[in-house]
Amino acid sequence: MRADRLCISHRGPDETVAAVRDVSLEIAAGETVALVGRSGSGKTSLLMALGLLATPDQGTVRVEGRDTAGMRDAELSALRRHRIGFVFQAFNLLPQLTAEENVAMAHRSGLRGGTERAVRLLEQVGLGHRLRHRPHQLSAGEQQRIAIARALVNEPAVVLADEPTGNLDAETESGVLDVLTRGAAGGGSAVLLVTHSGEVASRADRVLRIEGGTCAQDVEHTGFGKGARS
Ligand SMILES: Nc1ncnc2c1ncn2[C@@H]1O[C@H](COP(=O)(O)OP(=O)(O)OP(=O)(O)O)[C@@H](O)[C@H]1O
Repeated sequence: MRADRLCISHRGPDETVAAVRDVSLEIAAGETVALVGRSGSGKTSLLMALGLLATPDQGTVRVEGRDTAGMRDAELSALRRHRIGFVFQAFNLLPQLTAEENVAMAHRSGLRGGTERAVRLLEQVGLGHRLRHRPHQLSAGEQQRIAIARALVNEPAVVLADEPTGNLDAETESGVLDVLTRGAAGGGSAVLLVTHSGEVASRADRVLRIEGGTCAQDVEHTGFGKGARS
């Protein structure tokens, strides 16, 4: 995925806030990048534009080399559904569906076609024993892991994750990050994950720091994910 010179502003009650200022970034297939920054620095605004959920004021977003600027709504929504995986803080699971159905449903071939892959992913995130549970019968961390499995179900070009392990204990977090980074590396997804955790950031191939809507790349490359890629 690639973004060039993105500018995003929000009209507030008194003034227009420039939330993202001239941000360009590129995330290679199979690469995991951590996006870090203080509250209000522009992370969500950037994620929304990269996920084609908000139109930037300026700049372009390319997914698998395709410029999304001129696309019609139907094309954008198909791209979002099949080529981009989202893990939001509100997990947006369908309450009447089981864990397995929530993941399988998101598969490009639908509920039936997606079941096998859904089960495999749920097993990978440690939920093989909770396939038939509905969201309200699961803990917050378990729901979060369903959302991660769902995000990976189509081997998307891009995974955008907002604090994807925020509800997990250290050991489960580590396992889930493995699934996310190795799954991405194996499936060729570019992963951008927003995190406040230094531990999580250290598992990424690279760290992007956003401050006042402007991005800078950390000089320090962690190298962790690179090993995981092979
Ligand atoms: N709908 C909106 N209307 C007006 N201003 C907004 C709106 N959404 C965000 N902003 C402003 O844009 C800036 C960036 O917000 P954004 O939500 O992208 O930050 P963030 O880094 O995700 O913050 P947090 O970590 O607290 O979620 C902030 O100054 C915020 O007040």
